[in-house]
Amino acid sequence: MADWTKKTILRNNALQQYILETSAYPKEHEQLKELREASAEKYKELSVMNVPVDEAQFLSMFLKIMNAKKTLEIGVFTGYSLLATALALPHDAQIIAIDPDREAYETGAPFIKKAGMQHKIKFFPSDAFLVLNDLIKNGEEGSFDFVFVDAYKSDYLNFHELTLKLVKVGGIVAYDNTLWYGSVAESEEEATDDLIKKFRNFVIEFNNFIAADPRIESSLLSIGDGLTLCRRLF
Ligand SMILES: C[S@@+](CC[C@H](N)C(=O)[O-])C[C@H]1O[C@@H](n2cnc3c(N)ncnc32)[C@H](O)[C@@H]1O
Repeated sequence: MADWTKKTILRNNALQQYILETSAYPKEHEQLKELREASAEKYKELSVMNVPVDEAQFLSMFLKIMNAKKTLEIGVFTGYSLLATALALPHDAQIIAIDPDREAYETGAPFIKKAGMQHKIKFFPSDAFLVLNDLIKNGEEGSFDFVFVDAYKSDYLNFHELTLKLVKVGGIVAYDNTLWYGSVAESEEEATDDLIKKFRNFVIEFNNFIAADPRIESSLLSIGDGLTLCRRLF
């Protein structure tokens, strides 16, 4: 029974499935669906690393509303969020996408090409710290409209210092998985899965830092596994 005293929206998996089936899947771009299916076939349960379809659709609409033209993505995997971004941006947009895992990128690349989006993307098969520092050295500070961070959670705090330099004042840096499977609101003992345990404390530390960072305003959205939007203030 619905309980209005609990101010949380997603009470169970059936509700998530309802969102996907009723709202997200019917409007999923053909090549996004193909990329998602190819990722699942090759990577099995690891394909959960792709952002969920409803989150990608939110990001797509958000990028259009903010008229983003120049973006950066840290952590590409097979490129679901990357293709969703490319489809949302105008023809002359520029996306810098970074991930040392070239094989995963190449799994999704045929669908990016089939969707006619590859001209917008510059892919760096590298550790993002190297590329971000190079971008800063090469005068790209304050030039990005939007940055999407979806790499190892232990690196988020260090990425934050660099992404805040690269995004323009008024621009957005979005961090994925900031609810870390709900473990941020549970005790350490409740986290039994190794992967969840490994990054839980880093995500908690990151969330606390963001909440107190005077350089940004932020909003932690309960979509997907949690998405924190940070708007650079100065
Ligand atoms: C959750 S997946 C990204 C999923 C992708 N955004 C999507 O929605 O399809 C995380 C990726 O981060 C990459 N990664 C980890 N550390 C990184 C780093 N220092 N620089 C760039 N990418 C990194 C991993 O190789 C992995 O492919």
